[in-house]
Amino acid sequence: MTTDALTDRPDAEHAAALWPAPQAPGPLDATVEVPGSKSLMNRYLVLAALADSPSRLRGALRSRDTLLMAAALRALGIGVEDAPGTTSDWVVTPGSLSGGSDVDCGLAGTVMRFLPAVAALAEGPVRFDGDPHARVRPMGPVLRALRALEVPVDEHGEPGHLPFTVTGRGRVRGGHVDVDASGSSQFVSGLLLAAARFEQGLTLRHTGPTLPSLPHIEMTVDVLRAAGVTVDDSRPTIWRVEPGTIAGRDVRVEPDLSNAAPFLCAAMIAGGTVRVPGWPAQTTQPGGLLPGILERMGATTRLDGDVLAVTGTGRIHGLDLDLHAAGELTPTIAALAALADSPTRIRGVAHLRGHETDRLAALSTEITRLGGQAEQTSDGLVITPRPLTGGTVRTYADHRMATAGALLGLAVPGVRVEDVATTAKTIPDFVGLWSGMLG
Ligand SMILES: O=C(O)C1=C[C@@H](OP(=O)(O)O)[C@@H](O)[C@H](O)C1
Ligand SMILES: C=C(OP(=O)(O)O)C(=O)O
Repeated sequence: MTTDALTDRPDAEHAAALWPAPQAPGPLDATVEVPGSKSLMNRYLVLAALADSPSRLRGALRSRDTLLMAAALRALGIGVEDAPGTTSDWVVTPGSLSGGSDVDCGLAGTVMRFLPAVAALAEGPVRFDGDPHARVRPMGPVLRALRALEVPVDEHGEPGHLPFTVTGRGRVRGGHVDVDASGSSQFVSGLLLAAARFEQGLTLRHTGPTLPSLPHIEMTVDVLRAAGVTVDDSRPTIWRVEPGTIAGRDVRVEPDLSNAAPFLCAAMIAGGTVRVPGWPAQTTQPGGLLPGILERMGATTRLDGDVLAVTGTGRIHGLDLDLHAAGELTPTIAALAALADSPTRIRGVAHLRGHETDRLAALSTEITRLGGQAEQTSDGLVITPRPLTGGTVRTYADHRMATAGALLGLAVPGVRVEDVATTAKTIPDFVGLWSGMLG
């Protein structure tokens, strides 16, 4: 498999480029094939690397985050290749994990939070680093947990952040560990994913005041169980993973429902209908909450077989919404809220300050720049709709700021989105899919 330009660090030229976001030509009537879920993909890749036999991932997502995960696993000695004759399926061949390598995390939370525990199982040092924006994302709870499990960790910069080195000894004893995951659910997921390979497994207790993105932890538990691992999640905020083998699997990756969100929301702004095929009947993706949220904001939604259709009128209603379970939907919902007919309050997402950028600050600044009103609260945003005017939407290396800018541009003439290429983090060819939808 070739690692292509998608894994490159963003350069200044990228960052400065401005994309004129197209206005909606009228009501939409489109079907959009949304690529695979980055959250499922990167979990499947990690489990396949730790499994006892090869795995096949069907409908693999080829985006910056998944290519970085593949490259990192290869550096650790794992085979990750296109299946013969296709680029849509990947084959992962597990092997013994070797150290002496560097992991480029890019800006991927799933790479920087999931792989340190895998590196702990390798023989030798593994150095982790990433983009400039990645160096400010919180890592402390993962590093403290590894140290508590007697895995040596050396920090090379600001404590609790990239860059750092994990020195694996080929084995981790495991046992019990306390983790404050109020900053990110990924602190829990990263440890649970590797825990079946620890000699004593792992009992992990979350100690913080809040726990974001519970569906993503349920997704971790779900994929572990599907690979034959015994997990007890019967006590809230305590997880027990029994030691044992992880089975190789043949799986199809669900479409990324959080990346479906901007397309579905486009129908609410432009009017008309947007359909997304492959919508799972049941899912642990937080995007599964979308139909309910969009209905509350004025959409009509219908699931016909596996096709989700969202129909809008151009009229959007504000609402009071706790998004702690689905924080990654915030930029999309905030863009809708800025175009609504009444105010919106988004709560429960203080942890978004540690995402690709401080998303609460970024959304407030950029909506305000276009003439809107969006105030930060301690754990969210209050957005009061006002007539917007065109201008540049800055994206701060954040793919979801770019897709939020595209949504605003549907309704507001003259919106230019900075660095739309940042969408490649989780979705290849966003611009192509967006113009295809607009017809
Ligand atoms: O485990 C995962 O795949 C993710 C968990 C969530 O992280 P946080 O809990 O840090 O919000 C989510 O926002 C992120 O996009 C993906
Ligand atoms: C928070 C996100 O990503 P990451 O996996 O890098 O945390 C996101 O995709 O919205």
